[in-house]
Amino acid sequence: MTMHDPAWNEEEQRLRRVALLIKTRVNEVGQLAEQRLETAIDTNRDFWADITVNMNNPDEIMETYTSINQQSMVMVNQERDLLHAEDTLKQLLRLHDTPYFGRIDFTESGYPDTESIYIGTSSFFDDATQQYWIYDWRAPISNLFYDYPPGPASYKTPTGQIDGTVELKRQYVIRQGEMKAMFDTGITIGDEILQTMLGQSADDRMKSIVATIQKEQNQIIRDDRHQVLIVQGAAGSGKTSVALQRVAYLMYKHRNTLNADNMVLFSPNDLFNSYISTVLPELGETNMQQTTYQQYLQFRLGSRYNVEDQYTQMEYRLTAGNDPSYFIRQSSIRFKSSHAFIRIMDGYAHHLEQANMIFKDLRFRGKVLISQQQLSDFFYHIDPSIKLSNRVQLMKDWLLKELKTLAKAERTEPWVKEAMELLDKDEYQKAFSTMEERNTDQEQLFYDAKQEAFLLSRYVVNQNFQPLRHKIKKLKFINIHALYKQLFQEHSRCLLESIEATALPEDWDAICLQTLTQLDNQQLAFEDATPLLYLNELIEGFQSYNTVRHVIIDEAQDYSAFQFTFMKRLFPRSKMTLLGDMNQAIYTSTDSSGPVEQNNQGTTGNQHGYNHVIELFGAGQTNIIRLIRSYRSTREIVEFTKAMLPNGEAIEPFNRNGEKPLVHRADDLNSLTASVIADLNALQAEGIQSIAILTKTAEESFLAYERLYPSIPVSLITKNDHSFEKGILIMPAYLAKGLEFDAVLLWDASHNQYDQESERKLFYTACTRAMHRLHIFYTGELTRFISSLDTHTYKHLKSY
Ligand SMILES: Nc1ncnc2c1ncn2[C@@H]1O[C@H](COP(=O)(O)OP(=O)(O)OP(=O)(O)O)[C@@H](O)[C@H]1O
Repeated sequence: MTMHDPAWNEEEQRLRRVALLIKTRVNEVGQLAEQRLETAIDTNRDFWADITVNMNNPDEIMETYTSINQQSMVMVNQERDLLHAEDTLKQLLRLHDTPYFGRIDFTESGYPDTESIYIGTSSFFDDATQQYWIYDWRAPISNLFYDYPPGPASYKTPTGQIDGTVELKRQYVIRQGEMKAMFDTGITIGDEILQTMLGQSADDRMKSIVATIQKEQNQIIRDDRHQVLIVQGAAGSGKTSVALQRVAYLMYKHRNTLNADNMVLFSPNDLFNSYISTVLPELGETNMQQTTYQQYLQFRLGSRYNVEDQYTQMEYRLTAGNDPSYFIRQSSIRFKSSHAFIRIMDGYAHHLEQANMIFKDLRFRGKVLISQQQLSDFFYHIDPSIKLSNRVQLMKDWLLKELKTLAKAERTEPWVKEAMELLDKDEYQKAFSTMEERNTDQEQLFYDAKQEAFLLSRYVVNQNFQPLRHKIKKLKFINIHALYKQLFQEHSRCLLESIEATALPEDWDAICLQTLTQLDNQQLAFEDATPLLYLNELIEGFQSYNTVRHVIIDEAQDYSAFQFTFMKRLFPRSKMTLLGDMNQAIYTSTDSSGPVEQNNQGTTGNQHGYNHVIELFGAGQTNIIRLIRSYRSTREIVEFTKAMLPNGEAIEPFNRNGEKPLVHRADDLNSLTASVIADLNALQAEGIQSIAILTKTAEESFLAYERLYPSIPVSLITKNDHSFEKGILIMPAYLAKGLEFDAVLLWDASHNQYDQESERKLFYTACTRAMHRLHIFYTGELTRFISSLDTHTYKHLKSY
């Protein structure tokens, strides 16, 4: 629609009116915020002046206490009011800039009038006109905008369904309060605006998609019925974007019961966390809690073990070559990630209820106070019907009591006397005050030397027993390390083989040997971390986060059956949204082409790769939605990348054209380096700012960096980086998961680098990071993942 259209004029007038109303409100709320700030400062300053402190008798103390309490409450309320005013102000300022992005005209069945609904990032109601000038995009009626073309339509409200007709659907581009463009749209939300948005340059932060959410994406954002929502979506289909919009939607819909603290997002790494960190604040919402699975493992196991991360595991896999232990490790990873291994763990824990628990001697000053055998005897004398974790608690109580008796006996030991004599002035003072706290009868204290010696010996022993008490309270008398090791020892084989519906892999003996060697070196391989923690929880009781009501797992294809089982127990009261793409499952444990899940369980037809999740939560509780439209890359890049997938995936490119991917052969690494530099210069000269050079491994990234940085500014990104800026970045492909760049250059796509079937998904993931340009360099022979493609899907770049 052009400026000459009469509708343009009307819309501009309305926009000006809304802007004025918002401006007026901005002034009002601004003043209110200022007043509240002043009041809060005054209250803070006069805090003690408003309180009469009197401590003469219990009544006065109580009065003083109540007065302090009341004054503190006043301060808390004032601060809350101030924050509210400040938030409203920020929201209004955002609205002033872009008040709305969409409109629908809706006639409700049975009513003559048509109402124009303008949709923006938040609602705006004007008291004077008693009118909603803007509706929040998450309001029930706004659903019409995302779900229906002009014609019959309906939406659900808490009181029931409303039917009617959408007479008009319009989109706006408004920037800094100015109308830039306007389109009347049909079936989908206007291609024009989406084209413009997708044609823009990549940023170092993800953008909100609220104005152009597509119907199939809206379905995911608003699905609130299922316990588990699984989204299997093609690369670039908007899974992450949708996940964040969904968080904003759920926080709006359940604003009385759900807030940012009740929602947790698990993302692949810190780099990704920082990439998405601005989306929710842009929408006026607080960020949910963000973490990575690795961070959780580190939190639980980091003090005891050197816990391997998934990237180190990945690097090993990518660089192992023909290392014979590599195949054992592969098999080990697959098995330890599977359902079968969960059954093994459950069966093993059940067995421990009858026999083979391993404890640690409780030692003090080199002597055994309570031996493993005593611990074991006590444990197996507890009523066998009591479950493992409860028995452990009973044991703890018993041990704490025993320790008291042992401490008494210890007081007469010669070392205690020596320690008493060595107490320095400070310690003596401390001992005295500790005793004073316990002994209210002051006169009895230090009644005579004998009494003093008694009290001091008690103090000394108690102090020295403190670490033991702590150990018992933390259940450190159980030897989890040895218990996990025991699983892999020869004598356990029979037991494991007897566990129902479980077959050990053929190379189980080799897996055992490898695992035991690693554990003996205090190395905890990534694949062992979750099972060890699971065993720990089966024995000690599961630690769970009951206040978390919604867990969102991005890149869910990278989680194994074992990890999902663990997550379910970690968040027992939580709904889950899982977003993933099986074609990007680059870790062995989750590779759906892998045999373990299928062979061991006889599972077939697991085309979406989430059968284990459905089994875990139940089919009735689970909904799977597929997204097949890819928005990130140009049509040419999507056609090229989807042809790499073995099963001929149904992936549809969004209608945006660009250059075909370019493939360039260099004679050797020197000439490859020169070509990459020339290409980078050419891309930058075109104004392309966000460029990633993706390699297979971290070492290769480092080598590429060393070659490039003397000639052109480049930044090396490693797994330890937490954020990145726009520019030329070099990183291994697995770190670029979830990210996107204007241009992607693949450093070396030769047959030597990418040939194994297991590397196909990694290669696909790397190529699908490109929005506008994909340039592939190689030496020697080209990887078969490209050479097997139809040559029309890419172009050869002859020379630079
Ligand atoms: N409805 C939409 N409107 C505008 N842009 C969109 C829309 N949906 C997706 N996009 C854009 O497409 C790109 C890819 O989105 P996103 O990263 O969420 O996809 P993804 O499915 O998580 O990708 P991947 O699995 O490959 O990491 C982003 O730039 C996003 O802004």
